[in-house]
Amino acid sequence: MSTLDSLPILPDDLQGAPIVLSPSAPVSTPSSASNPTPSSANPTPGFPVSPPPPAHEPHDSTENDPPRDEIRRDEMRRDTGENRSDAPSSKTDPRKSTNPARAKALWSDSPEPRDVSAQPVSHRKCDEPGQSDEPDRAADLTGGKHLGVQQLFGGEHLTEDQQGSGEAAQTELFETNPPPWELAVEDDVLLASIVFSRSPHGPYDYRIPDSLREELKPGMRVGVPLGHRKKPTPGWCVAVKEGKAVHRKLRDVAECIDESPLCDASLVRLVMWMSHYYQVPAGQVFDTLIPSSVRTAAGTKQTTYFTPAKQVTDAEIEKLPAKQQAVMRFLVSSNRPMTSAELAVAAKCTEDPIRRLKKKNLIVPEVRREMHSGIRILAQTNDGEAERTHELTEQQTAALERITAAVDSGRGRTLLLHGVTGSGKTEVYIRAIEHVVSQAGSAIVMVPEISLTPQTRGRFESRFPAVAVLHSQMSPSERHFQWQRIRRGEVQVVIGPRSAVFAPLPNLGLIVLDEEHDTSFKQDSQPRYHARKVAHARAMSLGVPLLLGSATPSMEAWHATQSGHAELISMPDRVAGRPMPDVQLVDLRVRDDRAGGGAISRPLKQAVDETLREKGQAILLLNRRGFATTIQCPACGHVVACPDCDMPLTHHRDGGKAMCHYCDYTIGTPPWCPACRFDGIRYGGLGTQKLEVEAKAKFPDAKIARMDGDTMKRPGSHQRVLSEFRSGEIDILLGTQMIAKGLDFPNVLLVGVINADSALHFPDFRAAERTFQLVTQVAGRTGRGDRGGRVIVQTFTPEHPAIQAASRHDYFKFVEEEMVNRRKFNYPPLGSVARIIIRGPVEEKTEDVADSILTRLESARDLLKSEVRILGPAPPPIVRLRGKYRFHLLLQATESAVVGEVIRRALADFKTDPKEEIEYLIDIDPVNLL
Ligand SMILES: Nc1ncnc2c1ncn2[C@@H]1O[C@H](COP(=O)(O)OP(=O)(O)OP(=O)(O)O)[C@@H](O)[C@H]1O
Ligand SMILES: [Zn+2]
Repeated sequence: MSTLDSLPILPDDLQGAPIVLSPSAPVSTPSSASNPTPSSANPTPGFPVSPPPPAHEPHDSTENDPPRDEIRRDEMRRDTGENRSDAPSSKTDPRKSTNPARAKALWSDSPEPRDVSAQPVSHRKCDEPGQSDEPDRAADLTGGKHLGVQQLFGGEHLTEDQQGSGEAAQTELFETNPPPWELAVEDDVLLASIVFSRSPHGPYDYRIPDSLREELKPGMRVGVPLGHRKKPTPGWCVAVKEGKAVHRKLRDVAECIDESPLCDASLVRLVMWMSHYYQVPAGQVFDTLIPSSVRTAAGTKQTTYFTPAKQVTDAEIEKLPAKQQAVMRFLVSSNRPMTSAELAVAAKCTEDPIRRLKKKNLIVPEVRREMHSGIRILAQTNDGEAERTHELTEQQTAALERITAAVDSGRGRTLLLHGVTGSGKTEVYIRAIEHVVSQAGSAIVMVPEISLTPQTRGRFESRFPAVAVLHSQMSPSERHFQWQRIRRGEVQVVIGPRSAVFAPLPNLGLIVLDEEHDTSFKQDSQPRYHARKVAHARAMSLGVPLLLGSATPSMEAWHATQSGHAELISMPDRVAGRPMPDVQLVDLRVRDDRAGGGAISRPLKQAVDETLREKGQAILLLNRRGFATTIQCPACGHVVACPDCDMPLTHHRDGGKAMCHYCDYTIGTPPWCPACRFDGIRYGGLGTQKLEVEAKAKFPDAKIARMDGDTMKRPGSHQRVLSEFRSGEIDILLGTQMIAKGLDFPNVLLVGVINADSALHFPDFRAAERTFQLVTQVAGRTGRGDRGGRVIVQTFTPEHPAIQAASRHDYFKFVEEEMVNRRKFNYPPLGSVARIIIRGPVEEKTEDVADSILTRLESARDLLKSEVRILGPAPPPIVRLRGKYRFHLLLQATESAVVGEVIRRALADFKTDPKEEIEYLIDIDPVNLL
């Protein structure tokens, strides 16, 4: 494999480095072929290859440039003009295999070098602490030869020996021998490299006609001819470059779809990095980055405005019929473009005279796209909490100083704010952002969608005049409207879930990821990106700090602080000298405590009673929605399961439904056993609905509300329940993990965890971490006022280290022990994992495909001489999902670059038979292993 991949992961290789898809690459033409050729097509042997010119893409790096002495231009590849090809034909040079000393993974989560070999990139180091500087590494940075990368990055240069060695893996995409009539010699053409969200994905090169020279920029959508399609196909321009010595006839870009780029240069770079790292076509990444509401210009309409034609004279106007004259005079005197309706009103006429003037070319129409005036922005109210500025505690002050120093340093670096629950992290974020804003900068704050509560919004909205809150319940026009505001630079702070990482803020000065351990930051559909990783890439590329915050940092973030790739800032104490709440473990194996078979143990019942007597409030956590989690026949043992997923159905009391929580398959709950007709079918397992019934029976005088995926479907339901809880109308709030995060209610005197083991026995190496986080987080919801608070944790395994550590609020003990486990198996953050899921309708065929993927992975690994452990293929815990059989493979190595490379190498040209409907998905750094 390429030595490039043995570099320490280089988040900075994005930093300030314009990606220039090499401008003078041999260019392919999608012209007549139905399979167009990629920009990076294997050049026809013998064609001269010129070294790439310097980066020329306009780039706004000046504002964010680190101090001069921190910039170290890694002249790698650029001036040596050496090979940065990843032509499929390339062979691996074993001498270039991984150098483990160098290859020390940063934290598994930090962005790694895009296939730098594939791109002429000017490198700037970001001087993250601990990052080794290896100035003369450039010397041995010869060819990264990555199959598949050419699909992502255009126009690479091949060295002569590569040009000769033609294994041409993707033959059908390459026109190695263009027909002679396609040969044309053109010099000095301007080319656009275009990618597509649908197959074929490109990139392909197109000529930019003179008429579009000024207009067309990277980050814009264009329409281009593709294959034999009649209409222009929309694609994204990823680079504009000068083509010299072009040897093929190119087709022209037909049109620009956007008036101005939807992505600036740095976002285009981010797209290319994501495309490479997550192994997803760049066109699809663009579609993720730019919401569909923006692409379709939701909430806008086209309006035609008229202006007088330049050459009209008074004499001409005088000769016109009276009505037309009136219109003309009005338009001339108004001195601004007007719509036909406005003109008709002003000139007191119908629209007919206006049409006539247009026909005579005396007035000129201009079509503009405008927002509808009446876009409904959800009321920006909070839940009744009055937010005030606090005088910072010592720990907050110290934390803030370090963050503002990082902002002022103008360097890309990662900070982890580890502050216990209730230590006042939000106040620190706000102050840090105030600092950024005072320098005309802006910030992104990402929070798990669920903690995008009115409270969080309120805190930011009361402190900044221009906040954009992004959430999943926005209408398309609202989303589009906010996006435009953000892009115009009218917004200081963007708050939102993971997709907020793409917010097109012009002067981004800080990215905050609150509750950085939260799994919702990983997208579980293509592209399967993690917001932490993408935020890191974006921050490093812009030279701005990334601030991670959590009371229970992920193992990845923690490891980064230990290995010197992130700076640790600690706030070990709660504000106002409040103590951490006492945690009492209730051993559910002790029969006496279980009291009558319900979910609420005797000690918990007592504690709730006391709390209610003291007029305090309680939170009860049960991490399963529904009523009963299994429906089983006691006579024959039959379990009612989803026909498409082979998972047991959950019984929901409302409506008497049995539902699959994996695919939403729903039937009426059968009154008798579908297998043996026995009519005493039993509901087993416990869900939040059942808990609610039990709680209502046990605490008849209390007002109880349930918060889970089922009750929170309607927009605004969150806000309603939370404001009722704040005002004291609700005494007991019970629900799933939704209630475990971020809430800050001083009157919560008790938190009860119904079953702390629920996540513990998942077949997932992160099970203990999840359990620790969940218990610690929910425990942190109490003791946030002057009246203190306590926690009762029910568990069948009170001795489990994760539960023990959580009960003592002992994060350090937990990480220490957990890190030992991870190290034993080389699991993240000590190693890197990728997962490949293969799914299809026929089990054997799916398994066959999985086996052939394994074979390819193994030979890629052997070829690259890399140390990657490959596990599987095996059926994952969910064997069948939505009617598809599933198999998965896990790849493990110390460095993520190596894992990525093996997959890229193995699967670049892998195609499954479309008739068999078998798909495979690549999940880099998977979070979900089900
Ligand atoms: N310096 C301060 N003095 C007094 N109160 C403060 C101070 N800073 C923050 N607070 C208050 O402390 C409470 C907890 O703060 P915040 O919600 O930011 O904690 P947190 O660290 O984010 O906790 P969690 O991780 O549990 O969400 C809030 O009510 C906040 O208004
Ligand atoms: Zn199902």
